[in-house]
Amino acid sequence: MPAMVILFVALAVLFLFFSFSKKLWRGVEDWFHVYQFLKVPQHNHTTLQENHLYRKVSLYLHSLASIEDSDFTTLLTGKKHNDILLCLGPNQTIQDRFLGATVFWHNQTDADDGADQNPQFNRARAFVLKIRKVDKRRILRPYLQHIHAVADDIEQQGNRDLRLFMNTAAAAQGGGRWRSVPFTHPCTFETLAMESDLKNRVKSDLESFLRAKQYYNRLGRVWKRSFLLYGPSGTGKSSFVAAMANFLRYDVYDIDLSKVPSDSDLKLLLLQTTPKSVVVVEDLDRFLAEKSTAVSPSGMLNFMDGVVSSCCGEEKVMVFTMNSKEHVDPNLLRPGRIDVHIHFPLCDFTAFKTMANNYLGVKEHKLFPQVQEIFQNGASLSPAEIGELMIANRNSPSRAIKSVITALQTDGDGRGSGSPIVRHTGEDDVDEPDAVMCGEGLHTVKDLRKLYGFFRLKNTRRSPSSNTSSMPSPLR
Ligand SMILES: Nc1ncnc2c1ncn2[C@@H]1O[C@H](COP(=O)(O)OP(=O)(O)OP(=O)(O)O)[C@@H](O)[C@H]1O
Ligand SMILES: [Mg+2]
Repeated sequence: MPAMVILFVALAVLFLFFSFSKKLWRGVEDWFHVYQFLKVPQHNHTTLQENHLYRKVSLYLHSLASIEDSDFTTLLTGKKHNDILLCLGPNQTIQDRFLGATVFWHNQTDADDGADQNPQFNRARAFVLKIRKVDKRRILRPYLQHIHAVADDIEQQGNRDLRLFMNTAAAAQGGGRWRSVPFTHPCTFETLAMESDLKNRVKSDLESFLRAKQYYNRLGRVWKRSFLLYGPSGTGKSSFVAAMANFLRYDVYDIDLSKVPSDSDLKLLLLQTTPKSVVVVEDLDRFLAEKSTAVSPSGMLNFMDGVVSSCCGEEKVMVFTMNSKEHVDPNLLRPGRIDVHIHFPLCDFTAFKTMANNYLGVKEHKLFPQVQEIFQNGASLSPAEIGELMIANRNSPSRAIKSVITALQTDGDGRGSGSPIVRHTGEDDVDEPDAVMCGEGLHTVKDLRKLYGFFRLKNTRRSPSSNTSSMPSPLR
């Protein structure tokens, strides 16, 4: 027994000795300045733009097996249920080997290097490469090319996890302008109930845009494509944005205009987006009508033209959503500023059938002719409303379809034909949002009234005119 203890202590001493001498040796090397340090900041401090090399280095480092050996590694859940992602912790160092040389990358965060006078960058992030001077001349150039190639590969394989960025009001206090979370929205063009011809046209529009870099350059135009998605609430505009991002494998930058303090801040937000991203501004008509943003109309025009981000020469998709474009300055929507207008209508019979197939697994049903007739008489509901009823009654397709029929007869009368919505004034219908949350129990007409009282309240609050316009063709 004592022999075991002695052995254990001896091993521990040996281990401590080795790790100490390794650190001591590194310290001696540092003392003699045999290393050189190269910094890759997240932002270019002069132009304030995102430094694309930072993103590539980040992708590359997170693909290295040696990330497991870092002293402090962050574990995050991945895209799939049992995926675990390893992330280099803040202010941690990772080792890499290339052409026989060993290099070190330090993940510098919350650094205040004193050189930055701009408070926004006092908390700047950077990767710092530590490389022996003797190795630098030999390997630096091919090593950086290798990093580029690996990062491009990861991006092209679509293995990269997408992220959803949201602007923060904290930039003024020294924080970053964007905060991000993993983007896991499951919506695809396939799951959306829309005309399949329209979906195909949008897909091929996006694909041909992606191939057109030289063409845009030759014309001297910013390589961007802008979409306007407009239509009543609950018709799938936000879901469509998610489907676009999933189709393109692009990150999403969602701009909340109420948190943008000035025109120049809006410019900086755009500058600090990465290429291959979808930049989204939701409910633009509401912000313009209520004047609930500090951004001026000319600031908005400049932003939409993407002038400030033109120098990066990389593709960008911009999407604006609105309930109605009726009261919006036509100048804002002129060709070139908005390239594609897509109308999102209330449900028709074809969309209803797609939803019945997706939500209930029903392609044909004896109640379909009755549903078709009601739609033909001008009744309609939004896909969101119909979707909720189908989810609530998903165990019984017949009950689900009957619920839709009842809702169309009692609540959807004339909505498809353009009559304005009449708001419920019943006492039990508006103040009970819980009724919406408890969707599983929605089988009775009374439940439905509560549900639609809530929906109508939301609709009328947000867009009094959303159902009154006769809409032009969907994609122009
Ligand atoms: N065309 C559709 N096909 C399938 N599901 C849909 C469709 N439209 C809406 N939904 C469902 O309805 C819900 C609300 O949709 P979404 O948020 O995309 O609507 P929206 O048009 O952005 O509404 P708002 O104007 O209120 O923001 C989502 O859960 C979505 O799955
Ligand atoms: Mg939306």
